[in-house]
Amino acid sequence: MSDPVLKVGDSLKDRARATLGSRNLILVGLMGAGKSSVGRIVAHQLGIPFIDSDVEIERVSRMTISELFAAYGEDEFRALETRVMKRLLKNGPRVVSTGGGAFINDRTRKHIKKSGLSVWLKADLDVLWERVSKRDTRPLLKTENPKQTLENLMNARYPIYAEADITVLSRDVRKEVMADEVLKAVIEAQTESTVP
Ligand SMILES: Nc1ncnc2c1ncn2[C@@H]1O[C@H](COP(=O)(O)OP(=O)(O)OP(=O)(O)O)[C@@H](O)[C@H]1O
Ligand SMILES: O=C(O)C1=C[C@@H](O)[C@@H](O)[C@H](O)C1
Ligand SMILES: [Mg+2]
Repeated sequence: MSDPVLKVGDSLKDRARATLGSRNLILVGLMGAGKSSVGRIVAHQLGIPFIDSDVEIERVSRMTISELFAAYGEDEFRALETRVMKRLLKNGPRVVSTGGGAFINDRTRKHIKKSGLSVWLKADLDVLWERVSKRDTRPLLKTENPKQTLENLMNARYPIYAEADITVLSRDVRKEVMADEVLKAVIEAQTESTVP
């Protein structure tokens, strides 16, 4: 068989790694979908660097995301996010877990699409709510009815997340199971695109 990605006997991670080549794998989706926790495991499995854009933004600004929103507002945050993402995506392969709004921004989305394979971790409202309601570090959810806000964000954003190359259903299974599903989906996406 000529395609190294499809060699029988290679492990899941070897095949996914071969599929990725020098491209980045970028995880997108709403707050609580598991981008940071699943992305870290996927990167470990693939043996490539992991970067979380929220963490990188906090590192370069020496402020928390909440402080950035409070001091400069969402528009400035998005501009900084675009600059940071553009830099992070320059060198591949990497697994990059994004902040929930990164893929929604037109400029950031263009950089993501150009630099690799995007994976939408899609979750339903109850799964997301169960996870995000445990912490109050997300400025967009500091509203009177945060669950309703989350639902509004789902309605507005899901058509845009759907532009990702791959969609994986995020649900209440172990993070390692989710990571394996991401690897499988990467291989399947490649297989689909090579089948005439
Ligand atoms: N498969 C899972 N099963 C159980 N808990 C999970 C799972 N995936 C993530 N979590 C938990 O849900 C919370 C949110 O996950 P995580 O921070 O990875 O989401 P995120 O998509 O990066 O969110 P944000 O956009 O806010 O950064 C964390 O407490 C994490 O431990
Ligand atoms: O969904 C969003 O717009 C956000 C998600 C978080 O990851 C942070 O990037 C920030 O709180 C904004
Ligand atoms: Mg995260």
